[in-house]
Amino acid sequence: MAYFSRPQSSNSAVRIVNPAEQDDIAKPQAKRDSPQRQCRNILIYGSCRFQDKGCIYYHPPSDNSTNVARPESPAPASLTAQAVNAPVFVPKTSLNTFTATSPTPSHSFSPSPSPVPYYQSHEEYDPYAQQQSTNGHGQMLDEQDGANQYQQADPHHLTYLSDHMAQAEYDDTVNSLGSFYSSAQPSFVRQSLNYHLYTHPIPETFTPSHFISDTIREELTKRCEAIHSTPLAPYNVPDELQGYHTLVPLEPTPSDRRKFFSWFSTMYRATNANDGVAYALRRVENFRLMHQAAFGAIESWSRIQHPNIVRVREAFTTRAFNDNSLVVSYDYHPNSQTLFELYLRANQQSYQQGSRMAGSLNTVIPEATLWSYIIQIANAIRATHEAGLAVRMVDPTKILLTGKNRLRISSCGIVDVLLYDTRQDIAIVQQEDLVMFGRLVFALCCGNLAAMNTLPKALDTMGRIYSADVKTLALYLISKPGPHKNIAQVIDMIGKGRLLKEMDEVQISTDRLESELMSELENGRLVRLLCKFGFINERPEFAREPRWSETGDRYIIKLFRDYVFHQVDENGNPVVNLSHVLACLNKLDSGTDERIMLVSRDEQSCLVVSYKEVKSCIDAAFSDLSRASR
Ligand SMILES: Nc1ncnc2c1ncn2[C@@H]1O[C@H](COP(=O)(O)OP(=O)(O)OP(=O)(O)O)[C@@H](O)[C@H]1O
Repeated sequence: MAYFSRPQSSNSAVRIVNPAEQDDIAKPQAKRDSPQRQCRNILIYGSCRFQDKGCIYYHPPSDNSTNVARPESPAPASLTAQAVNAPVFVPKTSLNTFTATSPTPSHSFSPSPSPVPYYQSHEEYDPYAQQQSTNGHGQMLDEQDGANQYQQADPHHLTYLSDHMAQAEYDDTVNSLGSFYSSAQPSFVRQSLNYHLYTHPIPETFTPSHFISDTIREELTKRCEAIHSTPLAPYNVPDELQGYHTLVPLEPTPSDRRKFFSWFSTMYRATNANDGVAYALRRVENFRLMHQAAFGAIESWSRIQHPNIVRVREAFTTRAFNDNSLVVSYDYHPNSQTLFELYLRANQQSYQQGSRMAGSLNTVIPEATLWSYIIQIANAIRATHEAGLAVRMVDPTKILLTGKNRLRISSCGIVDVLLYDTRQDIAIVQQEDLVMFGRLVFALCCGNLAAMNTLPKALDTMGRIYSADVKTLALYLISKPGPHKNIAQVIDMIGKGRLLKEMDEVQISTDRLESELMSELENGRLVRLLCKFGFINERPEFAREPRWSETGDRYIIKLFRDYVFHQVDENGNPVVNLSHVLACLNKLDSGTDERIMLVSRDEQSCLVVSYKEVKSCIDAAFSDLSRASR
């Protein structure tokens, strides 16, 4: 109950007064707990369940006209300035719909143009809350009447209604037995749900936070940084390149550069001016394109969309680097690493330096991970071969790890352009793909790029670490080409069991990401709402305008802000409760009919308003500001 509590010493203010007139009305402090003071429950709810149970406040004689205010007209959609300034609060809707003392639900219903709000969870002010728990009896509308009402009023409420019906099965205050057997338990309070309202915030006692998990957040943040970061060191690149700008090299230029076939090549990250998205550009230096038709392969590649292939976008030649360069544009996968960088580079370096540690430095890839890699690469090759193309670079330096255990073959299509003049039969180059795939499996198993050069040793190492199936597959891949050797055969050898296991893993990971996404679902809406609050609240330039001042309807917004963010507990300590804030903002965004009591800062006056009313105040205030800003 921390949400609704104010310091006990000052809980007596029940009348709604114009704060400007407060001085005239305010009673001396000493009189606050006087029995002559009218009970707040009578004023707010029309009755007090504690009247005969020792409530010390004054209860006017029981009279139907005072206890139950019948509506002349439905509740207004928004509060006017007069409503704020009203001297005494008189509920405008029938209190029968939510009064705790009503023993039988009302069966009569006359259609009204706007739905009568249904307050299943409105808690009565209880001066004895410490001793007795609230039992929300008799607050419910007749189920059938309620259904008619919502159907006529707004189809949108059907969702709400089904929710409400579902609750009725469990809530003994709703069914007929409930009126016979009064429960000593506090009633189960469930807020009305509609699709705008989304989920209830998780109570504080539960460990998961309201937001995405730290590991995923960090990973995504790093990727975001990788997209936008620029190295401090100056580098020599053109400002603009065929619609791409902000070029950043993806790797330092080492002194011993390896050649990409007969050419040097460099990878850049660049931003496309048309869509603002970052792409990876591979530039092949000093390459002169002899036949425009060579770009035909790039067109075919750009049509392949596969989860294990880095998407090819376009290719062009340029003189912007002061040479004849070929540039191919690919999707950019921030923070990705090649298999070579991950598993082979350290070993390679130690071999080159003749270190005695050579061969023991590599990270051993667990067999399950190795099979996952094999399946992903096989799948990429299958898609390529089915499209009538060949990968032509199944190489650890060109296979990227773009996420956890997630492989993508990069640099596709470029070899087709570079070697256009020496065109080969597609069946032959597809067979070469399989041999390169076999070499890759040996390299990954032995942690050595040149493992195949000493085959018996490689087979021995492989046999010690991995199952016989890995060896059989690797040997098949490097075997002589033949009419029956193809990628479909490779997939058969991998086996149904492993493929299904991979599928399980993928689906588990999708489930995990979806649940992470759920926790972020509402943030966008709530940030927009908080921005509106930021625009509206504390605007000194409007201090003198009546609508914005403490007597205007915009006053409600201020009080609501206090209600959401500035709650204090019984001892006057601040309540910092994110669940409360999220629940309030969700209800505000969806404009529920649920009512809340807003208390002025000096605690001398209070207002009972629905979220719907607060929402319309905020919308009106924000539209005023928006109009003025034009
Ligand atoms: N599509 C891409 N998205 C993001 N990063 C990429 C992409 N393609 C390559 N990279 C990164 O660019 C860097 C350089 O790639 P590159 O293919 O040149 O590797 P390399 O090992 O230097 O090979 P080579 O010796 O042939 O140049 C690698 O770190 C790689 O992770």
